[in-house]
Amino acid sequence: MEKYILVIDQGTTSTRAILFDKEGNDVAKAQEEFPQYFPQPSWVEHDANEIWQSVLNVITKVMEEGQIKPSDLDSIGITNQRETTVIWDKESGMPIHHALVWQSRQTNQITDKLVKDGHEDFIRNRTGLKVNSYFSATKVMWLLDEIPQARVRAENGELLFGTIDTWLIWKLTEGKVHATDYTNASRTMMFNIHELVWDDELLELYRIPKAILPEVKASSDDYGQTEYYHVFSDPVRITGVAGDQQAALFGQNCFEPGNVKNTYGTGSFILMNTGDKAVNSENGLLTTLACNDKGDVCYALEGSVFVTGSAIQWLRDGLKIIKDSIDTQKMAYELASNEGVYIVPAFVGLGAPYWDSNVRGAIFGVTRGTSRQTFARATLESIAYQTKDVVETMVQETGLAITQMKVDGGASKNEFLMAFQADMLNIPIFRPLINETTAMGAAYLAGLKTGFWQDTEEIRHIWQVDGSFYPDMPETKRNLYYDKWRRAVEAAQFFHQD
Ligand SMILES: Nc1ncnc2c1ncn2[C@@H]1O[C@H](COP(=O)(O)OP(=O)(O)O)[C@@H](O)[C@H]1O
Ligand SMILES: O=P(O)(O)OC[C@H](O)CO
Repeated sequence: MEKYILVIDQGTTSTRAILFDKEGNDVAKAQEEFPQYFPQPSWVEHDANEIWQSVLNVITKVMEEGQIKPSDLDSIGITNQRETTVIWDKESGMPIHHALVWQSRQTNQITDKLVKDGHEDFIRNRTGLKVNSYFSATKVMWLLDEIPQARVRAENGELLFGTIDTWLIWKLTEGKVHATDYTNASRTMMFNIHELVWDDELLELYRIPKAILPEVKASSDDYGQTEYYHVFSDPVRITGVAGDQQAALFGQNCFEPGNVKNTYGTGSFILMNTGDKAVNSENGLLTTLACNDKGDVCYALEGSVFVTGSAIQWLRDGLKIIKDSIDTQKMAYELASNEGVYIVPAFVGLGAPYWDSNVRGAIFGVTRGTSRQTFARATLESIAYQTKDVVETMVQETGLAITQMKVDGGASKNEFLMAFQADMLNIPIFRPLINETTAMGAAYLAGLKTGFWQDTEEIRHIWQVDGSFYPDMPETKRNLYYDKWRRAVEAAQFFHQD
């Protein structure tokens, strides 16, 4: 009887469940959005129970749609929005507060203090990360400080911490397994990425009790089995777990050092596999853990760009100059150029390679002739320029030539953006037929552990190209555009300097 892998892809704005067969076809899918909470400007929170409910809903829907019983499932793979932090009571299973989302900035003061007290290099050397409120550590500190009794309860061993993968594993196993994988652990700013352990000295610095932390395992490993009988009448093994960007890297077959992918979602996350080598970035890239061709741990360099697809949402929901994100494609093609207009979409500051939390968005070069089309084009271009900022930095820091890039995520469907991106980077860009590369990666990780797939050779052929984009822009023009972009970023930063 044919078997399937069920993937739970728990993202920032929606939860998806996808069933994959052995040929890598996504035979059934279900998706559900869940509420976002903004208790104060720049704070973003989720209700972990609402996330869990959305997971149950999409699993139920996808099993119905695919007419699949739990006994038809080979295994489960989980991939998730990273860094988002949940703390819950071990006994009751109730979160002590909303989950603090990766985008949330309520811990800026804590990170500022860590920097001011001179801990930046120490933290970076151990974790590969910039000290930033993006990562989990200061979110845990905030929860332990702000929620009454939380610190005492944590010290008494009554509370558990997890990123969303850990929360879901714990719920699916009815509290039997408290675990995470290397890729998610590497985003907490508590994990020593060289020794592959929770770092005692960092925990002491942050005053975080070790007892609340999950066990850390390989991404392709045994995470127990479902005990949640309401949905899984027969138990199903959980054997693949990875943060969504590392899962996408794996799903794009970026198994070798030097392979690069970019996922164009709410933000953009450009990752380069660097194999056994932890490349230490001097220019704002993150050193992070990823998966090698066996599903074991390896290193990657990452450039995290906070606002890309969400700038398109701003055109739609904020400015209301488009109805649908796809409209931007036609509008951009209606112009021969960007007409000298540059938009720096630093709505929540800038991530890699700038890491400037103070800068805010800026628009340059507006004239009486500036139109909706110009805004659409300049916004799409800003996505490509931000990607170039990261890719150039990767080349500089690794000395490796990047000869091509694989792409996925919502905005990778935009033909103008992809063509312009190829022009800006001056390398070819390839988009796969199955756009669900994040879920694909988690499926591969799960299936490699159970023997559903023997090895990565067997899954390599599943990746097929849908769109190829080759550069076609004279160098002088490319340099001119990009120089102007860099100037726009500098000017925006200058405007917001204290
Ligand atoms: N055709 C398109 N052109 C430009 N942007 C798009 C297009 N389709 C989707 N997007 C953008 O991509 C994002 C959604 O992509 P998705 O991969 O689902 O993101 P996430 O996983 O971060 O929620 C949205 O921010 C949306 O504005
Ligand atoms: O949920 P996504 O796809 O926007 O991804 C979020 C990232 O994992 C944050 O680091």
